[in-house]
Formats: sequence, C-alpha cells, structure tokens
Amino acid sequence: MSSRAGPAIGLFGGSFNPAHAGHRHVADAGLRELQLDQVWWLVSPQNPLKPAQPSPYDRAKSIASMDLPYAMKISHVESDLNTRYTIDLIKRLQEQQPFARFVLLMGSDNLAQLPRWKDWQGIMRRVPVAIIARPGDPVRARLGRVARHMADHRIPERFAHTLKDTSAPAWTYLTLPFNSLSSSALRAAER
Ligand SMILES: Nc1ncnc2c1ncn2[C@@H]1O[C@H](COP(=O)(O)OP(=O)(O)OP(=O)(O)O)[C@@H](O)[C@H]1O
Ligand SMILES: O=C(O)c1ccc[n+]([C@@H]2O[C@H](COP(=O)([O-])O)[C@@H](O)[C@H]2O)c1
Repeated sequence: MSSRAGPAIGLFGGSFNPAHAGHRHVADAGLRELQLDQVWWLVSPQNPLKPAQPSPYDRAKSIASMDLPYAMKISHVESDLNTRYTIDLIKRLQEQQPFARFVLLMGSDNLAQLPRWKDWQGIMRRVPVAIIARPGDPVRARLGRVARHMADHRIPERFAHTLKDTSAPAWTYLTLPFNSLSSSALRAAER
C-alpha cells in the first residue's frame, strides 16, 4: 500500500425501496470482513434496469431509520453528480478523491446481472469488488460469466481483508450466513 493511501471506502449502491436488514448485512460485512474505514450507502436516483422508483430522498428515510454506525453514511452523490451508471459514478469519485481506496459492494444477484451494466469490465478494471452471497441463485452468480471471466483475479474469502489494498481487477465472494430479506418481499407484504 502506498504511504499516500487514503481511506478505504465501500461503495454500496442500491435502490433501497425500502432499505432493510439484508442491506445492513452487506454494509456490516464491508466494515467487519473487508475492514473498510467507511461504507457509503449510495441511494441510486434510478437504477437503469428497474422501473421508475420513488424519490431518492424518500427512499433514504428508510436507511436513516436504521441508526447506522458513524463509519456508515447515506450519500446522494449520484443525484448531485447526475450520474445513473455505476461506471460514470466511479470515474467521477476517483477524480474527486484520487487517494481514496474505493471498493464496490453488492449482493450476489447483482453479480449475476453485472454483464448487463454499462461497461462492467471497466468497473472491474477500476475498483476491487466484494460480492455478498444472497439466497436465490448464488451458484449461478458464483459460476456465471463475470466469475469465469475474472477467475484469475479472485481473492479467497479468507483474505477478503486484503481486497481494499489490492489493485483492480480483484474480487472476492463472501459466503456469510444468508440474510433472506428483500425490498420486493417487504413491498409485497405491505400491499
Ligand atoms: N438480503 C441480502 N443479502 C445480500 N445482499 C443484498 C440483500 N438485499 C439486498 N442486497 C444487495 O443490496 C444492494 C441493493 O439492493 P436493492 O436495494 O435492490 O434491494 P433488493 O432487496 O434487492 O430490492 P428488490 O427486491 O426490490 O430488487 C444490491 O447489491 C443487492 O444485491
Ligand atoms: O451501471 C449500470 O449499468 C447499473 C445497472 C443496474 C444497477 N446499477 C447499480 O446497482 C446498484 C444496485 O441497484 P439495485 O436497484 O439492485 O439496488 C445501484 O447502485 C445501481 O445504480 C448500475
């Protein structure tokens, strides 16, 4: 690690419609397993692959109600920068904070979906990525296109704490005990 290395920051993007304990499980893994200094809950203004979402400021209220530790913060930087695609956000953040060590956090459903994201290979070249196992189809995610393509760059789970100091491309897959919550299940229960 360079002596000029800045804080290790987990970028945890989501729709959070609403936020729930499954999200907290991912953010906690960022602090505990990955030993990041901070985790930013990035409220996506509009996931390009999802139907229209309520206002990000309304969705953020459900995050705020969770009483987050000091090392976690809620961020509207995607609204402020007017970015919608993760690659564009990462480029802007890396310009703004060249010494920060950004790590992208996501659940395993998003690993399976990653090939549909704008310039996903560019994302992998720019930031280390941590995948947190999620019930559903984790085997497909683990053995899917991204995992095969990036097999040589995978860090074993027992070395996950080194991910933040590893140059991209690098990724790890955390097989923590599952958390089975989802926003869609919560929305369905409310109807
Ligand atoms: N229970 C969970 N375990 C692991 N990762 C999760 C869990 N719930 C959400 N995530 C991850 O958190 C990020 C944000 O997810 P999102 O806000 O879309 O919630 P969601 O529960 O997946 O929503 P929906 O059910 O509406 O698709 C994604 O990377 C997703 O994979
Ligand atoms: O960049 C993309 O093409 C892209 C496509 C789909 C989702 N994302 C991002 O993935 C993150 C998780 O989204 P979601 O809706 O699954 O919570 C959020 O930060 C989105 O902006 C990004």
